[in-house]
Amino acid sequence: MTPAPPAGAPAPAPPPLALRGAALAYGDRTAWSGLDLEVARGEFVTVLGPNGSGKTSLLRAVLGLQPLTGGTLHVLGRSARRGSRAVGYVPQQRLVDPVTPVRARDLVRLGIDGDRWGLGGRRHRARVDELLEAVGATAYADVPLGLLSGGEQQRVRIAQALGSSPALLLCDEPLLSLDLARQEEVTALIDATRRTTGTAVVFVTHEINPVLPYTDRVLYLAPAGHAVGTPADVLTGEHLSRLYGTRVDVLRAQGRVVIVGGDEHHGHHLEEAS
Ligand SMILES: Nc1ncnc2c1ncn2[C@@H]1O[C@H](COP(=O)(O)OP(=O)(O)OP(=O)(O)O)[C@@H](O)[C@H]1O
Repeated sequence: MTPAPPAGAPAPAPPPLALRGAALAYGDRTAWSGLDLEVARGEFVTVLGPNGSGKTSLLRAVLGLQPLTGGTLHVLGRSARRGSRAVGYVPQQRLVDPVTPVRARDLVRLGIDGDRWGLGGRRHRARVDELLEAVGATAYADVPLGLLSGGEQQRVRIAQALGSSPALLLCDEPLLSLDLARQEEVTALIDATRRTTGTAVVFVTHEINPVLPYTDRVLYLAPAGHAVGTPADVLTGEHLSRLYGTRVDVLRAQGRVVIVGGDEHHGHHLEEAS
């Protein structure tokens, strides 16, 4: 048990994210239940699991878009609510229509202004420039988004998500359709951000390897339950076999993890041995 703080000491700040006994079901189909997870300031938590295990549902719950069916969920000590400035969100990689006139800097300004479109001023412009520079997007700040490459667009989305200086950054498979070099750039950027700003990161992915070097803890959602712990603790054959209810092997080679089995029963392989 944590000792009580001395009398008169300021109360410790509430964690960026706390789930206790959390459950989410759609009708009689339970995505997950009994979920306890507290994410600390600056922590990088990677969420893994096969298709349909409830990863996106978890992010939607944190964004206040999906009510829990049990337990509690708090962001900085407050109930999750839509449009919270404390939560930044990087969606799945989607290419923008090439004819869109929206420039990179317009999207980033939207991240700062929220829905107060168009409020400008010198301070805002300086902040937009600072964010674009932080993600290395200054060179294409005035280029329409649709003309940027997938990796460039994803950098701009990260700058947008960081616009409100969120305590918590949610990333939903932001690496999809990026090549290896761009995947590394994007993950290193998110890692650098959490180290400098203390933003906590919850990162949903099907591919553990690009984020393995940065991951403090893994939340593994699976058909027969879930597990939370360090990658070394959770990513073992014994542990995952229990979570899948079938034999799963975890192979480690050249710093990479390859998970074999489990998902064949759910339509695809977790990781292709490449
Ligand atoms: N609004 C909804 N109504 C009913 N069922 C839903 C709804 N949203 C999600 N589900 C179901 O809940 C389960 C979890 O879905 P979710 O999208 O959270 O999984 P996921 O782990 O993100 O999957 P993927 O890896 O395929 O993106 C799935 O079986 C899905 O069909």
